[in-house]
Amino acid sequence: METTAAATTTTTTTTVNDGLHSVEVNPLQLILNRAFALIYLFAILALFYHHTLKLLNSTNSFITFSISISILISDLILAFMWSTIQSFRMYPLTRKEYPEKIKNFSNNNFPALDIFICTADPYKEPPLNVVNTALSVLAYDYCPIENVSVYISDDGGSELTLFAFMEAVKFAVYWLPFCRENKIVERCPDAYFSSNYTENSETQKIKLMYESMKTRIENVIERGKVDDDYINEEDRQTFSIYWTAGFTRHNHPSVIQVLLENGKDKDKTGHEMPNLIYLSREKSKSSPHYFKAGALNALLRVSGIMTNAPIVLTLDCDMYSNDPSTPQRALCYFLDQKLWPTLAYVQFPQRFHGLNEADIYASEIKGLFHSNPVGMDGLRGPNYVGTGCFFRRRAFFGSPSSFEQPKIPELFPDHVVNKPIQAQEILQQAHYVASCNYENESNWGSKMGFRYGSLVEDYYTGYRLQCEGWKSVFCNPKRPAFLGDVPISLYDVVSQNKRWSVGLLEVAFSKYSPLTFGVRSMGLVMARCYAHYAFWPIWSIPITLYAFIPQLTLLNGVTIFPKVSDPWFFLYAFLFLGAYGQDCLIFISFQGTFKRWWNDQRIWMIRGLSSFLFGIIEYSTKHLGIATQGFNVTSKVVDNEQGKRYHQGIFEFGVVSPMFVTLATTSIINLVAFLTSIAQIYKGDQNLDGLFIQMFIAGFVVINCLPIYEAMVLRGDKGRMPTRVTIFSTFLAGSLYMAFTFLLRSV
Ligand SMILES: O=c1ccn([C@@H]2O[C@H](COP(=O)(O)OP(=O)(O)O[C@H]3O[C@H](CO)[C@@H](O)[C@H](O)[C@H]3O)[C@@H](O)[C@H]2O)c(=O)[nH]1
Ligand SMILES: [Mn+2]
Repeated sequence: METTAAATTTTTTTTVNDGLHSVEVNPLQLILNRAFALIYLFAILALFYHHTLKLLNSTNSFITFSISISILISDLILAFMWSTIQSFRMYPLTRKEYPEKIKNFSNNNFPALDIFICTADPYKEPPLNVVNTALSVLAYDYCPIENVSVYISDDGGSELTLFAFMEAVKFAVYWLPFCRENKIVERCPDAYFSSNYTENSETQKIKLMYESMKTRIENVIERGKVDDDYINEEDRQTFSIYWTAGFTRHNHPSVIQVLLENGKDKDKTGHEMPNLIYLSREKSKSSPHYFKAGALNALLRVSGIMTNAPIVLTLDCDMYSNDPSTPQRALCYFLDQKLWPTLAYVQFPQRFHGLNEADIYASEIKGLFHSNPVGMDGLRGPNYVGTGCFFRRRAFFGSPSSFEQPKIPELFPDHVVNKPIQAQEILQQAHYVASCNYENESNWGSKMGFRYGSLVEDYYTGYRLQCEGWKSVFCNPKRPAFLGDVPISLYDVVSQNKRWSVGLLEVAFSKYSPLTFGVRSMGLVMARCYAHYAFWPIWSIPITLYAFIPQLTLLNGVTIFPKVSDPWFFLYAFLFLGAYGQDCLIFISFQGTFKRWWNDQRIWMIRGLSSFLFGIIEYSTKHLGIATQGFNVTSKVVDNEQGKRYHQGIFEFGVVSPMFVTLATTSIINLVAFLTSIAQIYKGDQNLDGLFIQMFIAGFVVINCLPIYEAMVLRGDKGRMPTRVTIFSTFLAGSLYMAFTFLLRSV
């Protein structure tokens, strides 16, 4: 939230630890944030005073009383969410690191690094992309490169993915020296070949190799199996050992395949290569597998047996490295002796490639990935966002001061592995710790490793670590360290957010709720940052009520807010403009544009009416034991036509979903209410004075819903709103109106 003018005049900078990193605080910004929070707080208090007056003085009928109470509840929730957001604004700070100094500092001998890449479904997460991610980190600039080990976790248990990696290894032998010798910055092959690189005979040659790898992988995916003509005898045997008759993705023994072993495998120029290991942990119908958290714990253990590096990087399969010097940046913090004892992780922001110009789905999620972490960094540090995060292995074994012992000594975080990774005992033990049995009745997921119990294992794990006393650092270099995919259809976006909502509520209403356990463990301010996310989904309550009540009353000519001529009107105006204005300013100060901010606030409204709302419903049914929700992996496949529409900035509906019904119904009610009230005022049946606020809200929603009207009536492409949704929503809107009018009139 740094305004450049203020930054140059009032920024205070402190450099720490031999100049490896520095922090910057802007005192003026702190004062302004706090002053504004105070003023806004008084305005909120005044609002509730007004609510109380109104409730006391009203000549109550049941329905008008219900309306007042609904608005009061909405405002209470909005006020609660506002108060939690303030925690992010109390002590923001920005950091800078100086990775170029690290070489001297560590004698060019960096600590070992284990990199985890998770994938779960070869059809939603194309193996070619997973391979690209892996190649981008295999090619890290790390000294010595032998200290790097890359582990692929395949929850899909797919031979297609393993095949893709066998191909990747053959290409890596050329790709790694190519990047090193030409000092390539773009080390994800796909990104490199789509950039405007210099064409010469060498790049042409390497591109041909890439293309041939790509074709082979894609052909195999298309056929759905690895045919004999694609592999040699040795690889065929590997496949037939594991993929036997009873093998399914939900039921199979662990698969561990060492694809590259340093000390043994060399690249084309004779240089050492990093380790590369494929892992598909054991799955059994009788044991829960805890989705990604389970996968990461299996990775922690298998890597513990094989290499046991003190630093661990977790990556989603779509998050490729965009800068080969990224580990050095993380080391700027890990090598700081002052930070080391309590530093659990260094989080890089999630950033994305291929966004359309206006970022119609607000996929950047600026609050979550950029501005809020800066706020948390001034406290105990940012939350963990699942990918692009370097951990200290020790953080997974109890608090900084109390060590949680794993069952076998080989898994102790300080255990030194002194056997080659393909040694018989090592492989045997690796299979053992990747099995379902190993986890049963252990502390993994409760006191150790990534934590189970929430569909947002990232948020929950970071939270629990910070409750234990661990700290974290937010590292946000100018050149994005990692770039990931974004969902390009609205259905994927809202479904992803719905999964998050369920996961967040699982934390909000658990015994570890930030409001109780969190406040006790990490203090009020920090706990409120976490509470803000935990309670994200309850935003749907005020959003939904404000999307219907002012409009339904407006249609009946009933005034529920102060008239324009009433002094209380200014309070409403201030609250609205203050909240939206500050949000917009912060968004823009984090390299945002007004257009993107507009879409950001629109998506907030859309989420409120779909993901958050249905997230609450799903959470409740799950909690009551009526239904179970799993981790529905977000698709990373791009359909050509969809991709085209996305780049033109056109919303993609296309599927029949209840989440679109609420959206469509909202858009219809608001449009009708807005137009009807204009007509009535024009005819002189109503006056603007009393209905202005309600008309303003309806009008505001209508502008936000423009893409929805377009999708309902104007478009003919596949991404339009399905006719069934439109018809059903029209019917629903009509019924709502009639029911509401009946209630209002019957008193
Ligand atoms: O059973 C599973 C399910 C998922 N994954 C992996 O988890 C990652 C994230 O899944 P994705 O479908 O991309 O979820 P998103 O909602 O896009 O991911 C965000 O939210 C997740 C929590 O819901 C975090 O784990 C992610 O890091 C964060 O980027 C992917 O690499 C998957 O392969 C598994 O390994 N096993
Ligand atoms: Mn993802």
